[in-house]
Amino acid sequence: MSLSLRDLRATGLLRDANLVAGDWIEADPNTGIAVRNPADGSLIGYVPKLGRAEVAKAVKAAEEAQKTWAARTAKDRATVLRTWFDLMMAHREALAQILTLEQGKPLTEAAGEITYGASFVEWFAEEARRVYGETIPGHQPDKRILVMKQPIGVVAAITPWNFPNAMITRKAGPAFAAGCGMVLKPASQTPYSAIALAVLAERAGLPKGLFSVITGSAAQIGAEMTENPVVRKLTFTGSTEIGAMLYAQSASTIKKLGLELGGNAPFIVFDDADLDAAVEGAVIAKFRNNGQTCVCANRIYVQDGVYDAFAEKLVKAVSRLRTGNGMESGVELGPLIDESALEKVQNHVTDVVEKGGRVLAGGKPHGLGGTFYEPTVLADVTSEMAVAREETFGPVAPLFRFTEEAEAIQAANDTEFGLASYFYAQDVARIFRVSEGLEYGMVGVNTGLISTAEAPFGGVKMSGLGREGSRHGIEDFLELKYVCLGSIA
Ligand SMILES: NC(=O)C1=CN([C@@H]2O[C@H](COP(=O)(O)OP(=O)(O)OC[C@H]3O[C@@H](n4cnc5c(N)ncnc54)[C@H](OP(=O)(O)O)[C@@H]3O)[C@@H](O)[C@H]2O)C=CC1
Ligand SMILES: O=C(O)CCCC(=O)O
Repeated sequence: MSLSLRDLRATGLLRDANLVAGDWIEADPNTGIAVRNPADGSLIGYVPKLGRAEVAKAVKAAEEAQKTWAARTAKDRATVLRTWFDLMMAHREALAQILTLEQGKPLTEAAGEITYGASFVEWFAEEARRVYGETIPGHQPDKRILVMKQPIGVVAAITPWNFPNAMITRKAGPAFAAGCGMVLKPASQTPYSAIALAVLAERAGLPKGLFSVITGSAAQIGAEMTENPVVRKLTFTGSTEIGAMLYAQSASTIKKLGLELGGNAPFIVFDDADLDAAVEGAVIAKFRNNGQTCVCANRIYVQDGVYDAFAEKLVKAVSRLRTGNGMESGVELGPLIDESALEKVQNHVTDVVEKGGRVLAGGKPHGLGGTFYEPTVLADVTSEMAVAREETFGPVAPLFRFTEEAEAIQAANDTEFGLASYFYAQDVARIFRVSEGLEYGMVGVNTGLISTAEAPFGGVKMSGLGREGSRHGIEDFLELKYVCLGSIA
């Protein structure tokens, strides 16, 4: 049953406030940031518009709180994180509703994101106790070498609107597990999910000041986060453009960077693929979150012999997808996040049509109006078209044709990005050849869904630095310290 805004506020999870250095700062509607539901433009509320001073205060508080947090046993930290996870799961429905209201994705998909987001907290609560050091044989008879792993310190995080919950927990989970403090700036379009996480973190017993959530001017907050020397790591998910800018801004303080940036994922269907499975995978990889995911298939390459059959099956599957307000049951695709996202999708489709491509399904704004767009399949798409180079971030599946395996690999790699890639094939030798040939951080073979807390998520080239999730995901929040013990004879 869906709750009204009033009911959601009564749970304490929907709060028009920021948690800064352990204190809540309420929004002033006259100066705050208005947050609207992308499905109908209605006002959800206002969040504070804070800036450098509050970030500096939060960093100082995190620095203090982090010292005692890091001194606690790993098991103790894990217990607090486990409680945070339990609370997220207990409030899954309300969290999902808040997420759908501000982001637009269908409620079932939002509930899936809450489970996915919580799984990072659960996973890293478990990993906290497995941060092992090393002993290394000494280089002289009386020497012993120890390697300790210690928390990096205060971490700043900047997160996007497309996964307002999971992109936070994928960073905060390992940070807190490692013994770090965190100051978070969520996307201005989806701050309420982040604020709800702060409410639950406080209830779970995360120490005062360890976690701050600050909304406001992105430029001001970003400037303090990158220039403040106490912040030792910046972790960002978002566009390559802003990621590159933050990378440059962080140079003066030599921070460690974690960057999850844009993608341009190829999805290749070879002629030995199980076509029904490939269609199912393509629908998931392309239309998850209405195409607004950095791992969404952006270019679908189909081998000549199966091109028409695949296109026909895909059109059938896509035509069955229901678009609408994510709060309504049965809806599978929500609105696009805003007008500029709609404009980008429209421009990509127009560009394909002007350059000789065909619309097999959709191809225009949805009759619902607003930022809704019809799920679209395009044929005869070529490398000269904008969709070949740029991330569409919308419900558009462009089909490219190829004949040889090597040609598909070459085309797939012909991009500055290198995040996710997918292909469908049965031949085992081909599966190895293509997996090895794709210049990507992640490869899905005969699956359109690769994201999980157990696996290292991340990209190469302009798609970013570092890995999130898996046992590797905690390493970037740790520093190695080498201790040389002398006179051990
Ligand atoms: N890799 C991914 O997961 C994502 C990729 N993208 C790609 O980027 C495109 C644009 O999306 P968009 O939302 O504009 O992505 P942005 O990179 O602009 O936003 C991501 C985060 O960065 C913040 N930010 C923006 N400018 C600055 C700044 N100067 N200093 C510090 N932080 C800043 C945003 O804050 P604020 O919200 O306040 O502006 C938000 O929290 C999409 O169409 C898509 O192609 C987008 C989102 C996620
Ligand atoms: O960066 C993104 O777009 C979110 C990735 C979602 C996922 O983990 O699959």
